Amino acid sequence: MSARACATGVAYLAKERAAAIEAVESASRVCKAVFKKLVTDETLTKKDKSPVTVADFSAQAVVNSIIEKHFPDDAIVGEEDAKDLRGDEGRALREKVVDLVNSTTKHPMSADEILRAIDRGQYAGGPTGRHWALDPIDGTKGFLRGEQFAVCLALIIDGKVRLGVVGCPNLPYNISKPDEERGVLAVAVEGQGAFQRKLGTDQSAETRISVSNVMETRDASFCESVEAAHASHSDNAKIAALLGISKQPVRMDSQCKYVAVARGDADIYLRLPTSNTYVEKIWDHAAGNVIMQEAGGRVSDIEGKELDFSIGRTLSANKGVVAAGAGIFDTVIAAVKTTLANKR
Ligand SMILES: Nc1ncnc2c1ncn2[C@@H]1O[C@H](COP(=O)(O)OS(=O)(=O)O)[C@@H](OP(=O)(O)O)[C@H]1O
Ligand SMILES: [Mg+2]
Ligand SMILES: [Mg+2]
Ligand SMILES: [Mg+2]
Repeated sequence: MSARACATGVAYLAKERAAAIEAVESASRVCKAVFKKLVTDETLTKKDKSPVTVADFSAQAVVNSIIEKHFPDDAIVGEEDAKDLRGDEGRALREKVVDLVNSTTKHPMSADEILRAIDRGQYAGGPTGRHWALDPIDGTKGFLRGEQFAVCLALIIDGKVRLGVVGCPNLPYNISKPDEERGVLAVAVEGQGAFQRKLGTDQSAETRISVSNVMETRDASFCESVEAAHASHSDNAKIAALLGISKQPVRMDSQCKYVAVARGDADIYLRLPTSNTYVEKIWDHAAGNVIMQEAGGRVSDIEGKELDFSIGRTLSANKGVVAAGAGIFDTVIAAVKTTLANKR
């Protein structure tokens, strides 16, 4: 039992953990249904983003309504808002979202209920109390390509991430068997370790995950964003060279990268900023952060500072992200600092 178990013997955040998994499972089903129905060769060649827009809104509605059902007083910081679904202009999109949500849930929701559920995600965040952080689809571009994306939900209490769940519908359960079953759910509660199970299974199927025990960075592999606009591939390459890394980077969209490093598929996650102006959002990192830490890893910004989830909707006190196993983390941060100092 965890050190933070309460007097009744129920593990710390057990009810929240179960609710978050229910929400991420449901939203993952919504995303898969959208992909099947709406992503076609034509939408791909036209670079039509409308399928992922429908999936984003539908997944946020589903997650927020499940959180509200279990914890009616909890606030939510969600990436999306329902502005584009309102009025005559929003009618076509609204109808698609209502159809989608109701085709995948047992309890049909009206259009108004769906819009209200989406807009429960407008909370400003901050240092006290409890709020959830939701990215209904992280890695929207990966979703459209049929590659990696993730449904990411975290619970922040008094400014720190205490619980994280990441659903990865397209991630192989076993990375050494990429042609076998796909669909992973990763979960961690502060103090209780990190676990994975196949999406669609229950807690009895969970196995503990941990970061690799690589001790020499020259033996390591790193992962980074697919989109060069989201992380500087050239800075990442310089850091890798300094660390003696010869393996090609594993490029992958979304917080699946945190899951990959947390279970030892890769050893380092590098997200070097591409501009001085972009501010990372809490929903892009909260769930992955606690999963990495509970898997025995460390996460910081490019200066080695912990990510500060207590400020609001953004990580405005941090620049970039670096994550790695505890055994090599300090060496990686030193290489990041040297590389950035050489640029000045
Ligand atoms: N300029 C810039 N710098 C850093 N990050 C940015 C930037 N622009 C967008 N974003 C956010 O990146 C989220 C996608 O995550 P990844 O970068 O891991 O995925 S990807 O490989 O690039 O697709 C993506 O999340 P989603 O919108 O949920 O897909 C964005 O919030
Ligand atoms: Mg995102
Ligand atoms: Mg998103
Ligand atoms: Mg987005």
